[in-house]
Amino acid sequence: MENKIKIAIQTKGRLNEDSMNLINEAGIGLSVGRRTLVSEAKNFPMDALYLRDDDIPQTVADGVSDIGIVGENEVAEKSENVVIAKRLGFSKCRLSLAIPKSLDYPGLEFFNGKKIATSYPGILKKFLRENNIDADIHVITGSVEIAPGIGLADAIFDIVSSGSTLVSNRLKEVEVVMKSEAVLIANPNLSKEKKEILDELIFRIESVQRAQGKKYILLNIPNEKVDEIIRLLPGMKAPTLVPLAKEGWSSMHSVIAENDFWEIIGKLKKAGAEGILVIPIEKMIF
Ligand SMILES: Nc1ncnc2c1ncn2[C@@H]1O[C@H](COP(=O)(O)OP(=O)(O)OP(=O)(O)O)[C@@H](O)[C@H]1O
Ligand SMILES: O=P(O)(O)OC[C@H]1O[C@H](OP(=O)(O)OP(=O)(O)O)[C@H](O)[C@@H]1O
Ligand SMILES: [Mg+2]
Repeated sequence: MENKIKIAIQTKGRLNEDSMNLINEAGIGLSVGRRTLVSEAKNFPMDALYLRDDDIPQTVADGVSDIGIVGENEVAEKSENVVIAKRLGFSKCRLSLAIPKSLDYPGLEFFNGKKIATSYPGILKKFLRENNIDADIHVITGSVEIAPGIGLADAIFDIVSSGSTLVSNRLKEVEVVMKSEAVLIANPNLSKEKKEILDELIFRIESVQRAQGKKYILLNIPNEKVDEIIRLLPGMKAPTLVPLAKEGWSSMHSVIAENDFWEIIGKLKKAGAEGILVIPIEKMIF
C-alpha cells in the first residue's frame, strides 16, 4: 500500500484559498492546481486532487481520495459515509429558510403547501419531514434568492452569511436550519499508515489554529510590579521573566489573545510597563 495520503480540495471557489493557506501554514508545500488537477506535496507524503466541492464527500467515501476539505453543509447534503476529522473554523455560514420580507411569518406552518427553491434538497427534505411540514421542493443550482421575485417559488432555503443577498432580494430569514463551517473529512477505513499521516496533519493544523488570534508580548516592568503584572498576563504556563541590565527592572514575555489586547494594554501601562512590543505568532505547540 502507498504510504501517502490523498486530499481533495475545492478547485476554485470560496473554500480554495483558505484550504490552500491552511495546508501551506502547516508547512506543506502544495502548488495551486488550476490546470493541473492533481499535485504532489513537496515535503509531506500527500497528493492533492482538485475537485468541485459537490464531489468531495463522495470521493472521500469511495476512497478515491482519503481526506478532503469541504463545507459541513455539503457533508450533510450528500450523506456519504465520511467522518469529520477536524473542524476548520473558516467559511462559516448557515443554511436558512427565507420568505418575502412583506409577508407575516406565523411559524413553520407557513411552509405547508408552499414551494421552496433550494440547492440543498437533502437537508431541507429531512428538516421538513422532522417538522411534519408538507412543502414542495424546487431544486435550482444557483441564484436561489431570485426565485420568489420571479415567481419560481414562495420561499427559499439557502446559504446565509452576512444576510446582504437576502436584503438585496427583499427576503427575510425566518428559520436557521443548520450552521456550517469548513471541515476536514476522512474516509472511515483508512489504513494504519494513512491514519498516522492524517494525525500528523491534524497536529499541525491544531498548532496553526492555536496561534490564530494570539500575540506574543514583551514589556519592561519595574521589579516591584511583577506580581501585579503577572495577574494581568498569565501566559501559557507562566510568563517568562528576564532581568534587564537596568537595576530594578525586568523584561516580561507572554502570550495574549488579540481580542483582549487593547483592554490589557491600558492596565499594563497603568501598572508601570514600558517598551511594550507585540509580535505575531506563527505556530503554537504544547
Ligand atoms: N457567503 C458565504 N459565506 C461563508 N461561507 C460560504 C458562503 N457561501 C458559501 N459558503 C461556504 O463555502 C462553500 C463553497 O462555496 P462556493 O460558492 O465556492 O460553492 P460552489 O459554487 O458550489 O463551488 P463548486 O464550483 O466547487 O461547486 C459552501 O458550500 C459553504 O460551505
Ligand atoms: O449572506 P451573504 O453574505 O450575502 O452570503 C450568502 C450568499 O453567498 C453565497 O453565494 P455566492 O456569493 O458564493 O454566489 P453564488 O452562489 O451565486 O456563486 C450563497 O449562495 C448566498 O447566495
Ligand atoms: Mg458546488
